[in-house]
Amino acid sequence: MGGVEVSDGCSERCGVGPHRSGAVAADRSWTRVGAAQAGFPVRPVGPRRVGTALSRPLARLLRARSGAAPAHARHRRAQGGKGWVYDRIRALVGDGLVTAEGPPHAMHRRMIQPAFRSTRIASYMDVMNREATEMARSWQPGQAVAVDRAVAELAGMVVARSLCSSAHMPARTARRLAFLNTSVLKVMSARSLLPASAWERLPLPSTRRTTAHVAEFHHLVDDLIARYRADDTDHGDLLSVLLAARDEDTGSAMTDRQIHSEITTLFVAGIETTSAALAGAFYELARHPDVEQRVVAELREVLAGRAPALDDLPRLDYTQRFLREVLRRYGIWFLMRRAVDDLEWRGWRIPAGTTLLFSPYALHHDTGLYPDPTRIDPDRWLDDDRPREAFLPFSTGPRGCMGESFAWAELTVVLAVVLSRWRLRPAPGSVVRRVASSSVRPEPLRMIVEPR
Ligand code: HEM
Repeated sequence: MGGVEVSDGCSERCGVGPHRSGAVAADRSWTRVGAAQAGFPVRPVGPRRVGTALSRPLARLLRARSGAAPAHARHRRAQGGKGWVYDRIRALVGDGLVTAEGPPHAMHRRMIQPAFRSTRIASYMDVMNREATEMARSWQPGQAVAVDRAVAELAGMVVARSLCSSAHMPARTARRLAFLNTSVLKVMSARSLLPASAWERLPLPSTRRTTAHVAEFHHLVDDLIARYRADDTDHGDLLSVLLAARDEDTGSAMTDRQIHSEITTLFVAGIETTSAALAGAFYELARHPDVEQRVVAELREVLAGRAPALDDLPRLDYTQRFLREVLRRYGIWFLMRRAVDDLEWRGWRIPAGTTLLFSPYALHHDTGLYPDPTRIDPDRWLDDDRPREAFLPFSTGPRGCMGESFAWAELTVVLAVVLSRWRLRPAPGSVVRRVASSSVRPEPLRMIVEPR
């Protein structure tokens, strides 16, 4: 698996630990790559760490908007460019929401927004419930389940079925799309950390396999778009919204190529992030029986055995606070931005074109904001008076996560469905590591499932 191991202490293998300033966990090559590529005044705090000391102020920059510039420039300035990691992801997804910049990004964001309104989320929750129930029903008492893989498949199926709920995508195609995306992403996540691409052109078996998987994925997506175009029916799913979307200024629709990029983007954005959080949730519940007891009790009391609906979420207060802790501990490792203009900022001179690294993970482990940050403590969110930018698992501002409500719903539904049937315990003898590629997650995660 691509990615680097992170740990909570500051052992020999550790890239990151509790600290005040925020640091990017790094293996040796990434330390060099990160510092050199960033062209940024990093403060080395150890042989295997890159200290940024900037996560909190950068969080403010993510929100910042310039008032004086024309709308065009204002948008570009507000979001900045995104940096070389995104340039490399673009090879897979094209100019979808995650990678597009400037006015095309703003226009697509407006066009896609209706797909994430609460009425739509409510119908995706049916998909989430169905898929989670199928996964939970497939387990046998005492079985050792590779939970990290199971939740990745589940997250893939949820995205596939939310995109396309109709018979145009048979179950085997949905499973195949989810599989191909996960397989390609594993390689892409590892490669996106490396600036050089020459070795990717070597005829290695892994490179050939990835190329074949990418081609098959794109072919299946093209086929799906063609079927929907021919049928011209609103199936109430995400793909129907994409096809019907019109730009409010020009009235123009998205081309097939743009829709293709957005579908690929939703797979890329919605699977690894959510599955990392789900794996983190099951792992932490097994490690904290007291927390598990309270989550299970609340789910029972509020839901009385039924699947959660959208308006149940605010009533599941302890569960949501537990999930906040999970997103704090297992979120996105780093984001990147490229300065569009020269910036003078807190004594730092940042020339246009500079790539900035921002680590939500480091921010979420800042001891000034989160005392004892490695502890899972849902009650730390009671009477929370931290600034808004202290918690950014979904980033913020004009490039904040489009699927945030979708993700909250999915995490809650899957937890409710699985915990109503099963108690998960780490398999004896298994060693679980905290691994970071684009998100931090526990891996490998083999767990024994016991009937509850
Ligand atoms: C726990 C789950 C998730 C987390 C932690 C998460 C986090 C994030 C973050 C940090 C970003 C900003 C990335 C950047 O600036 O480069 C982002 C963007 C995005 N996310 Fe999520 N995400 C999650 C789930 C989802 C899901 C389920 C979907 C869709 C089904 C989704 C769709 C998107 C899209 C389309 C963007 C790009 C938004 C834009 O640039 O306008 N995400 N996400």
